[in-house]
Amino acid sequence: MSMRVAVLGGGAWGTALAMQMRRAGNAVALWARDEATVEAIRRRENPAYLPGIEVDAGIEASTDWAATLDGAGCVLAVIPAQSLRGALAKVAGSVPADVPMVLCAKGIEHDSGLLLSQVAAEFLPNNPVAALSGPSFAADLANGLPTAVVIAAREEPMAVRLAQAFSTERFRCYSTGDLVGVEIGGALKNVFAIAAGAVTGAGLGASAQAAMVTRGFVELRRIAQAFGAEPETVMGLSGLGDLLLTCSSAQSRNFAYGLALGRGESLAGRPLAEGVATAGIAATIAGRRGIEAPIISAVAAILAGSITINEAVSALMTRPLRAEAG
Ligand SMILES: NC(=O)C1=CN([C@@H]2O[C@H](COP(=O)(O)OP(=O)(O)OC[C@H]3O[C@@H](n4cnc5c(N)ncnc54)[C@H](O)[C@@H]3O)[C@@H](O)[C@H]2O)C=CC1
Ligand SMILES: O=C(CO)COP(=O)(O)O
Repeated sequence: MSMRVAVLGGGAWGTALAMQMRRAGNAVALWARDEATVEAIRRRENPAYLPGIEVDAGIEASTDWAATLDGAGCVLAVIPAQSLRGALAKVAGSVPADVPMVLCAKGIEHDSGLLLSQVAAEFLPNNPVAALSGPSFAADLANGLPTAVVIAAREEPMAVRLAQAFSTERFRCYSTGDLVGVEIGGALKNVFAIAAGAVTGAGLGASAQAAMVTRGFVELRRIAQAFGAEPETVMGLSGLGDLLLTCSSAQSRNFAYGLALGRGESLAGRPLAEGVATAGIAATIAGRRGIEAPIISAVAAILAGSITINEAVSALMTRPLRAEAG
């Protein structure tokens, strides 16, 4: 089944996904807010976000969102989590009725604590909402390296249809009905990737890093469970899978942010690291719901400047001893 796919966002992930949508045989229109990105994509490059990568032919790039959305069979929202609300407020009136909105950003809205599907539902109450997430660096996808993701929609047959429409032999899409589980996995892994980078940057060693990621996964599981997510989702591509990827590679912007933090380097002007905005609100959500999440709280406190990495490590290591399970 091929269709016209509208991609909102001309950054690294929006461009890579637009390329993939073409490779899967779909017609693709991409909206970017700035003319420079549109012109670059027309020249088949995106040096600001995907340097050195040739963009596939046939992507119709424009700064006119109404033209991009006209006749779309589905829309991919690939705008950073904290900017999604502002973008949807502008474009929602042009999104065709009943067309699925596939959320591709990874984060929790900082000011409201809402998942991105809840933000989308405010603007598009009559459009089905889906989420695409999993271990997949934009440059890997754009370079044609094999990647696997999961597509979630409450109406599972919709997720199955989207997975069929987006997949190729180099991009394998699984499907699930567990929208919340997929969203939480994608959002929280960024917080742990910052922590993993900080542990590495501060020279705390590989053992500490493995312990931190494992205990971080426990926190992810607790929060996901409190939101009603299925355990299998947390064990899947958007939970464990993305945690493994981004907690172990400096190619991750969140890991690289943590690395700079741990080394005491300047954090100004760095690329997007979604975990920075998500850490604080995730800590607040955990606190409100009475969920034990000491690593998330430590990351939030370090980012807020209220404790140092060494203080956070001491506090984590001297918590009362407890059974591992639970
Ligand atoms: N880059 C990657 O490897 C992956 C990124 N993601 C997720 O995709 C989302 C987007 O990330 P990237 O594309 O990598 O970021 P990016 O920093 O490369 O690009 C962000 C794009 O969004 C645009 N933008 C920002 N605010 C906007 C607004 N208010 N209205 C319209 N456009 C706006 C920027 O101009 C830019 O084109 C993030 O949530 C990220 O976690 C998910 C998987 C992989
Ligand atoms: O989500 C990603 C890979 O799955 C990209 O991670 P970063 O945003 O940390 O680069």
